[in-house]
Amino acid sequence: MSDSRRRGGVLHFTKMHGLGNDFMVIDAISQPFQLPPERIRELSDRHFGIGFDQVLVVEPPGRPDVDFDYRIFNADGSEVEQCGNGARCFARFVREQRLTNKDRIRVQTRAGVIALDVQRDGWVTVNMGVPSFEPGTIPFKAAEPAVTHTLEVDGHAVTVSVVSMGNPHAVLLVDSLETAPVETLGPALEGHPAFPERANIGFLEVQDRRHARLRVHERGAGETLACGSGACAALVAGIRQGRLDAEARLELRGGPLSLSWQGEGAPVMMTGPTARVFDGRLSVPGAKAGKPAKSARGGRRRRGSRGRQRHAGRRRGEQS
Ligand SMILES: N[C@H](CCC[C@H](N)C(=O)O)C(=O)O
Repeated sequence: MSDSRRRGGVLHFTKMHGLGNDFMVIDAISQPFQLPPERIRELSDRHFGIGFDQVLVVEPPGRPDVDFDYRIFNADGSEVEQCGNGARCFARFVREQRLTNKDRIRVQTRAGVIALDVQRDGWVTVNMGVPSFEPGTIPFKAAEPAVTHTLEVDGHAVTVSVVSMGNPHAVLLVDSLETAPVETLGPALEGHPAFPERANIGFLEVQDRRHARLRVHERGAGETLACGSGACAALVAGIRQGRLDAEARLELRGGPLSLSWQGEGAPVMMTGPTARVFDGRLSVPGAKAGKPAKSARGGRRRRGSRGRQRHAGRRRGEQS
């Protein structure tokens, strides 16, 4: 390990993206990592900082049956449970950094374990785990699960499908992405009181049973060019509403993803590209070695915390 890495003071990172959903990727195995939430917010700025939708952190495995821990921070500094486009970039990064030579990489996120299958030319297939519709898991304030729920937003009734892919999603079916009220309804639903931990909001335009278009207003990042977990949630919502088949191609603003879901209890499979843009060095004055900073949501949960337990049982069937 180079001397500069020992001295601290410099944080090496790699800028990557999955269909334009872009990331600051950090190897926290080979170097100390500590970025407090307010520093993440500063660095996510596309004019005064590096510019990214999320920070992805590679950590040593916290349990014997996974290869790495995978931590995710939104641009607003909040730590979250899942990032599908990020999972593909994570797989490419750990291979290219020679942190593993496996073709199938298992990682532990806050939501549970997911499997990443490295394909050729930078493409990766991710087993995104089993979706949940249980209000308590999402979390979503409702008496019981349903295919759709109706929420009141500024005096209007809005019909949504609510899905957890480890992180919370609401999906609306719209006639046209061009006229969908993403800029207004996205933030209004993200912060709706029915979502105690906020939510990612997908706007789905079905073209036929195997093709759809999607825009996503992401929790903690705003509208992004693509959202992998959002695409999984949208496929599941479209299937449950009888509008999509088990396999579909979803076109996001940044490009297409291929997805499949065989129904209740099955995992969602997602395949898509990755891109590595540049490697960077960030001076970190007074950097201290040690574990990542406490997240904006009150610090790191201990392993096996309520959050993971909340998801762990649900996702037990996710591995192929
Ligand atoms: N904004 C999301 C995390 C990133 C998800 C997205 N970038 C993806 O590809 O799944 C959340 O707060 O749950």
